[in-house]
Amino acid sequence: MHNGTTITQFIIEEQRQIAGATGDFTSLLNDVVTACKVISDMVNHGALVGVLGSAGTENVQGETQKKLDILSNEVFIKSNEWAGHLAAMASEEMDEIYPIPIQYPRGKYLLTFDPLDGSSNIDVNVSVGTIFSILRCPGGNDEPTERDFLQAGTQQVAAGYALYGPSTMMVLTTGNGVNGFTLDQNIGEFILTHPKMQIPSDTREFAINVSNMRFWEPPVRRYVQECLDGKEGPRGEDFNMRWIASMVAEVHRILTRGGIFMYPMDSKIKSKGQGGKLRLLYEANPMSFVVEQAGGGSITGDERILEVQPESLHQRVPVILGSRNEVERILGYHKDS
Ligand SMILES: O=P(O)(O)OC[C@H]1O[C@](O)(COP(=O)(O)O)[C@@H](O)[C@@H]1O
Ligand SMILES: [Mg+2]
Ligand SMILES: [Mg+2]
Repeated sequence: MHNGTTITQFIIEEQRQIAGATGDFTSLLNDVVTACKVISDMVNHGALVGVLGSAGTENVQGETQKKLDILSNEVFIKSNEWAGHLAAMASEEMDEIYPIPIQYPRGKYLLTFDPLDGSSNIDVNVSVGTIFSILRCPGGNDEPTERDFLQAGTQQVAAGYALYGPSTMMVLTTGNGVNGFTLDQNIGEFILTHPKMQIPSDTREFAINVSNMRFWEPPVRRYVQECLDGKEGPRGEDFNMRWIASMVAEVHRILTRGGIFMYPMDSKIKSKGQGGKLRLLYEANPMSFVVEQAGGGSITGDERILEVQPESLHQRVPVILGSRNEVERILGYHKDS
C-alpha cells in the first residue's frame, strides 16, 4: 500500500489557497479524472471488449472516426454534463458546441477536449491520450454560444492530459506549475508521482513527421537540416529523432526528458486551406499551457500559441513546442526569413 497524495487531495489542497473558491472547480476536475479512468479502462481492454477499429463515420474535420474516438467522446459528455459546474462543452469529435441539457443545472465553466488523441495508434497498441482545457464562460451560462469558447489560451483556468501508456498518467496545470499523477489500477486512484515537472531548456532530440519535408517552409527546413548535419554541421552536435504520432505521448516525453515537437505549417496544409494540422482549442492551447507552465516554449512559428485569438471552434494552427532554447532558436529562424 502506498501513502501518496491522491489527485483529489492535491486539487482540494490547491483550491484551499484560493479565496472564494466554491468547490465547483474541484468537482469539475474530479469528473474529468473519472472520465479519463473510464477511457483508460476501455483502451486497456481493447479488442477484448470490441472497441478497436473504425466507426465508419467522419468528424467535422473530414477525418475517419475510430470507435474509441466516439466512445471516449460519449464518456466525457456523460461524466461532465450532470453536476452543474459547466455551461457547455466542445470537442474535436462534435461539429457544434454542446450546451448542458436543460434537465441539468448549468455552471460557469467551459470544457474543451480531444477525447482520444493519436487515434491512428489505437489499433497498433501504441500510446494514446486525452487532452482537455477549462475556461470560464464569459457570456453567462443561460445561452452559451460558440463565441464564448473563442478565448486566447492565456485565459485557460486549467489544462492537462491523460496518457494511456505502459501506465496511465494524468498531467495537470492550474497555472501554478505542472504535476503528474500515475493511476494505481488496484485502488482506482491517481497518485502524485511527478511533482513540479520541468522541461530541460536544452535538448538534442527532435520530433517531426519527416515525410512532409518537401512541403516545409524555409525556417523549419533549416532547423531540421542543421540537426541532421550533426557534429559536422553548424550545431556541432548529433541529434536524435522520435515520431510517435500521438501528440500526448510526444509532449509527455518532452516533459520528462526535454525535446522539441513540431507540426509546422507546410504547403500541403496550405493547399487544403487549413491553418495547421493540430486543433487550437483541443490540442495546441492545452498543451501550450502545460508546456509553458513546465518552463518550455510553444509557438506557431513566429508567435506564441497562447496569444492566438481563436476565430472558430475547430481552427487549426502550426505547433512548435518544447525545450525553451530550441523553441527560441526556431522563433529566431522565422523572424530572419
Ligand atoms: O499522421 P501524422 O502526420 O503522423 O500526424 C500525427 C499527429 O496527428 C494527431 O494524431 C492528431 O490527433 P487525433 O488523433 O486526435 O486526430 C497528433 O496527436 C499527432 O501528433
Ligand atoms: Mg488529437
Ligand atoms: Mg482525437
